[in-house]
Amino acid sequence: MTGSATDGEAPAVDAVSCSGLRYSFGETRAVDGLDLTVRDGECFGLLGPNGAGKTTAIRCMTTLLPVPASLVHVFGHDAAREPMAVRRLLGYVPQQLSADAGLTGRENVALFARVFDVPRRERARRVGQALAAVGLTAAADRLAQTYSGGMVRRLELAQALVSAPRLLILDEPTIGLDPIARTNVWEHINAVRAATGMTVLVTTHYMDEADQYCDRVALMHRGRVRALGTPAELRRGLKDRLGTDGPLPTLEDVFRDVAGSGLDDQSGDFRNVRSTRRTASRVG
Ligand SMILES: Nc1ncnc2c1ncn2[C@@H]1O[C@H](COP(=O)(O)OP(=O)(O)OP(=O)(O)O)[C@@H](O)[C@H]1O
Repeated sequence: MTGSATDGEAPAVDAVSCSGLRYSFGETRAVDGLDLTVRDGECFGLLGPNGAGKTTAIRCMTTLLPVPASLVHVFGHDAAREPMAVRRLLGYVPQQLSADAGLTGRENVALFARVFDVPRRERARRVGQALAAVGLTAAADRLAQTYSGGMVRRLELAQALVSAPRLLILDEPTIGLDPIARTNVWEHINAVRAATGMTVLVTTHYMDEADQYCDRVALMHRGRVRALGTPAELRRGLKDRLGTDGPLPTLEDVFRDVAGSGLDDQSGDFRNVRSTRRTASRVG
């Protein structure tokens, strides 16, 4: 864990800190020595090709996958030693569908409020606030099965927000959405950030979103970070390295430069493709 201390001030605690994180599924090393710090209050993008290890890394941070002690900290709490403290601090929107189509929007969010132990007397207010924060007040009492893909994604956002997390982790929050719905999801995320100072960690395959909305990004490839910085720094760095005149390269150019031959048949597998398509089709 790192933090910059100035005279008389307590050192800032990072939202997430991973050092030398490894995780394997049998023979497959999904995360291979990941060093990563997400600062308190920033919007941090974790990018990388299919199979790079992004979801696995996130699942380690959320305590959904077990990790050895001292490798992952969330606001200073060790994910292995203090999993409950870590869980209380974060909201997680996974790639997979987490809303129940047979419940109304309000009932879905209320369910999460109960699971996250929001005090009973505050629940109705907090559920209403979370729905309002994502623009679903008018649709709150309709069944989720009547929602569009963008509304489902915003409902899942409300579910994660109802516990007022200090850290919101979003795994491909806009996958399969049309451009207007994508912008809309981001506007709601940013409004909550502005109001609360919440930290956001997001994975996305949309480089334009990372460029526009993330303060810093890490490009992951084959289980570890290959490039890290603000989108502007990474783009400038590539331009300087290539020594070319002309416009600044895009973040997509940086991505291709880092992943390079990694965007090959080794990258991802049938399981990745299937899960990505499923996610895209259910929100589409
Ligand atoms: N439950 C699992 N069982 C076996 N292998 C897995 C499992 N989950 C992930 N893997 C493997 O671990 C590696 C990293 O996968 P992971 O899902 O973390 O990548 P990712 O960067 O999130 O990919 P995507 O962008 O497609 O979501 C891949 O080779 C994947 O096949």
